[in-house]
Amino acid sequence: MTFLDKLRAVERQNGSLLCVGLDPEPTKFPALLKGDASKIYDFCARIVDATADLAIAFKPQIAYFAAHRAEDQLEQLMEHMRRNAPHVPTILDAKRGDIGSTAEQYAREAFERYGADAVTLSPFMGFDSVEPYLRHQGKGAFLLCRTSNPGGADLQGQRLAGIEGEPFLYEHVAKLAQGPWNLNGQLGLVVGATYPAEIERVRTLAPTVPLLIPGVGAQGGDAVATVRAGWRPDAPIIVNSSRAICYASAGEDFAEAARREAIRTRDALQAARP
Ligand SMILES: O=c1ccn([C@@H]2O[C@H](COP(=O)(O)O)[C@@H](O)[C@H]2O)c(=O)[nH]1
Repeated sequence: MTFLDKLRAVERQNGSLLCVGLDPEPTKFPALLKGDASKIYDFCARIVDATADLAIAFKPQIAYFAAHRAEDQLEQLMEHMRRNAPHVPTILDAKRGDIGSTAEQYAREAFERYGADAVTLSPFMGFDSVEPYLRHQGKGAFLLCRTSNPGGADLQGQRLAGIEGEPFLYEHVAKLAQGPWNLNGQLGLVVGATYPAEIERVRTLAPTVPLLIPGVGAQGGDAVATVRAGWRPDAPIIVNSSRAICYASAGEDFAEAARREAIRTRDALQAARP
């Protein structure tokens, strides 16, 4: 089953647009696990088990594992998700981008070592830095387009002189992902929930690709505006919340609290669908 097939099936099965982000930070763990980087897998697996019927995807952010030398726990977690939530696709948030030969290795890391269904990429180095990921049939690749951080505008909001219509850089990325770069329909785009007007613009330029939309929850993006701007019946949106779910409670009830917050966010997203 391809990433896209899996995404469409889970959207129906779980009735959800919510991506549960896994950003494990041991200093924020509840007392029994607090500060213990060897408990990253345990913490994340509890969140996964508590939300597997509520999520359209899981998105582990690789930096939170690598910073603690916990790549082995990320492998374990990916295996856990495949075994216990096989219907929920996994998006490895790695934001890779490098020359082709190195990109081949990064693609193997994401899809073979970790077994992710999709990965996030920076398109800054051009098509030859993206193409090695597209050789992995059925896997997804989300290109950073208009990111959720204020500094995203520094480059993504620059106009490209000499290109017809002088589009903003993020608009050009959207057109490339909808058109010439999307060789086998594997590409998607990352657009921040903090910029709903830009989500709408990206959706106009890229009407059929999946959008990964981080920024609701801790970053304050508006769930209703996000869904209204990005949702189309035939083009998936995947709206991510990480810290607001993972750290909904600082106590031993963190998994139950994560579930409650995931239900609240899922329902807000569902209610906003036209
Ligand atoms: O534009 C982007 C791209 C990726 N992210 C990632 O999403 C989560 C957001 O976490 P929250 O706790 O929900 O704010 C995090 O892993 C980022 O690396 C993003 O925020 N914006």
